[in-house]
Amino acid sequence: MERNILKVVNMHVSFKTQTGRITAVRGVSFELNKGETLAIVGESGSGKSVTAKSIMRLLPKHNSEITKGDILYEDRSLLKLSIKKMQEIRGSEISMVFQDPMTSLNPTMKVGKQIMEGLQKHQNLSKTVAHKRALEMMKLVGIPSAEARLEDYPHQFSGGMRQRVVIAMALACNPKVLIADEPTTALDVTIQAQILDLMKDLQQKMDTAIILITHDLGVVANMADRVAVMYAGKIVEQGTLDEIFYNPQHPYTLGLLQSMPKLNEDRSKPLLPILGSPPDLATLGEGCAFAARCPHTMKVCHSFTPQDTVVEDKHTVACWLQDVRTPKEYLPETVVAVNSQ
Ligand SMILES: Nc1ncnc2c1ncn2[C@@H]1O[C@H](COP(=O)(O)OP(=O)(O)OP(=O)(O)O)[C@@H](O)[C@H]1O
Repeated sequence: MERNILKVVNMHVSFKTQTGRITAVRGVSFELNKGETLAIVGESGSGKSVTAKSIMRLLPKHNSEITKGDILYEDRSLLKLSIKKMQEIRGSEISMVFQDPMTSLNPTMKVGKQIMEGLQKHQNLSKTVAHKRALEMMKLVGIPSAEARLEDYPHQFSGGMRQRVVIAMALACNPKVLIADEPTTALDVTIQAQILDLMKDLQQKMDTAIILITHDLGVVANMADRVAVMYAGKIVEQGTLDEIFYNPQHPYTLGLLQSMPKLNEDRSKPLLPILGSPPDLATLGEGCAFAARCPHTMKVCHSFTPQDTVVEDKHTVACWLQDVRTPKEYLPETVVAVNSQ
């Protein structure tokens, strides 16, 4: 039985910039179930990190605002919590790991002390018990000579080991939700695989739900149960891993998949990049934001924003091609092929 732990409902996030107001997240909705991994994918600038930071309430105060929608954690609105209450939730119930481990680490403090700090603050543990738990976590994330390394500073660790320390810190209080924003992008491929394996292993041991933000579909294939595809501040398609990989319906999702190298495919076949670039969020009006780059654009796409259509169960897509009035000959071959199977 799926148990929903986090729910983002029709969230809109705006920034005041020098050139005017931009809406970076434009009506995002998704649910996260206990213990599952939801991957949020999309090109740079599509609003993945803003979505994550909104959940953590870590957006810059001076120029950003969640203008609409809600974020429900265990049915409580996070947006209504006081700063103090939110600080209690951050790190203990919902944790975040960033691409650059140094975002989370204090360079002037020994890592052991940093892990212990969270435990003492959130779980009121004594110094001795917190030390024991910090050591346990260092061992759990696979840091050799863990006891001695508790006494080291962040710069004494390699990039991969530093990210392990951050994961130890993020999971020390056994949070129910872990948001990992490009956690392995800065690491080389073998270390990347080790960190992802570690996250999967810890997720099983601790029953953590993970929101994994990435632009790497290979990482998604290895990690995700469900996938949300973001484009220009909106989720344009979401579904299970299989639905997104084997029955993609949005031309943007198709484009992402076609631009990804596949292991079992003829290497001489060229990859197909998505031509053009994402729209300027400052001037985005009505219509589908992908219309200018889409190979299947129809007249309606430029003037009216497509609403979510249910493909099956929880697989949804926001695209005019799904509309019953769209002639079948307009559908991309891949969509037709998959749907007529
Ligand atoms: N602090 C900020 N001030 C102004 N605009 C911002 C700020 N942070 C984000 N934005 C805007 O929000 C958009 C979405 O940014 P976001 O970081 O969420 O993208 P992303 O999908 O995570 O991309 P990346 O993969 O490059 O991290 C950006 O294009 C930018 O216009």
